[in-house]
Amino acid sequence: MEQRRRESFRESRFRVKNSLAVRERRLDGARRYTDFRRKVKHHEFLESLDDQIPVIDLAPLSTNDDEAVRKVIQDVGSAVEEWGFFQVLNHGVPLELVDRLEEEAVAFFTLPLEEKKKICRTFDQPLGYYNAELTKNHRDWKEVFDFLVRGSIVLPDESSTTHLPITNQWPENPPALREAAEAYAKSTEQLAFRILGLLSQSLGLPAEYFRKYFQNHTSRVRLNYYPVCPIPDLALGVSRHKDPSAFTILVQDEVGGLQVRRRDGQWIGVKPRREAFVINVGAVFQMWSNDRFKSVEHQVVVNENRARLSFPLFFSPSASTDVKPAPELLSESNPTRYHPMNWGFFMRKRNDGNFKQYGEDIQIDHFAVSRASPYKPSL
Ligand SMILES: O=C(O)CCC(=O)C(=O)O
Ligand SMILES: [Fe+2]
Repeated sequence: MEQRRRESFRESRFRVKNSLAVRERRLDGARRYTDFRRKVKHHEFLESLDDQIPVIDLAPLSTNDDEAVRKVIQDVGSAVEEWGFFQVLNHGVPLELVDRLEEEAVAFFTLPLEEKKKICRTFDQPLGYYNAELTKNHRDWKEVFDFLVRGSIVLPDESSTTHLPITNQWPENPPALREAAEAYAKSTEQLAFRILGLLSQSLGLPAEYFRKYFQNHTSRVRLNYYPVCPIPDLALGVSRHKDPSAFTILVQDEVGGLQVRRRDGQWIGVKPRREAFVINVGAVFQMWSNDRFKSVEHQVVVNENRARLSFPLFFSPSASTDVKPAPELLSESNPTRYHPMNWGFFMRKRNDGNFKQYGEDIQIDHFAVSRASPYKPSL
């Protein structure tokens, strides 16, 4: 009962605030959105919803049932090999933390634009608010707020001669956003370490194998807000992309919009489940696993009726990590497919690329052994 009351409160607050923001957004959006290629409609998203994407119950991990734990590890491995994506239940992150952060996120994103822009990200300060992100050179129909799980990190350049220290910036309004966001990050960080163990074990490696790379991890939480879109068949919330993290853990509200590219090229909708987290493997695990785990393309569909929220945590190693396939997984018949890639440098290039036109973003493909001409960085 209490739960239902909270939900309807959240819903109505969301709707009222939304309708106020919609007029401003429509005008602003129509003026600045110039990418007029056909996109996916929300009803097409709903039709693409599919229960094939595995949903894995993590409850057995809190028992002594070795058989059931082995089954979880096996299911995780098969899900990643087949889809690159899966959802988890009984993940240990209290739903109240998600509810609280959603309330604060709605309160923040429905503030006037000038207010939000007070903590707008810049070249030197790439954390905070942003509303003009490009994914693969296409403008996304979204607003974001980014913060680091560990508060601040330093990004090196390719030869570690210049260092860019970056730190979280928090808005004055709403005053409780910071506390809600940090509590959420702390709890999802614990889940991330458990998932890290499961992914390692599903590759046949010890649970602790990759842990040393996360001592000073550079993970970032993103609050994604997808405003109501007056022309949803002309826009995407996020254009098709692969995540550059080790893996991403994401919670979403009940609106839905995330689509995953199946092996046969079809876009499949991920069913929103309030009580679940969506996990997907990113570029770093693809390299560590020597392509056994692939980072899979995904995109976000928007709609004209309801704004949507999602909160991904991009779980990423320490800046000093040289990412390369785990030697234990290599053999004569499975030689390494990648040259080592320094993670801090990769992040720095991605960050710089967000502000300057370098053309193509840095990708792990640039480090592929099979590449005819090796990657030449140009900072
Ligand atoms: O909103 C979503 O469901 C996915 C967002 C996403 O893919 C991203 O932020 O990288
Ligand atoms: Fe993504």
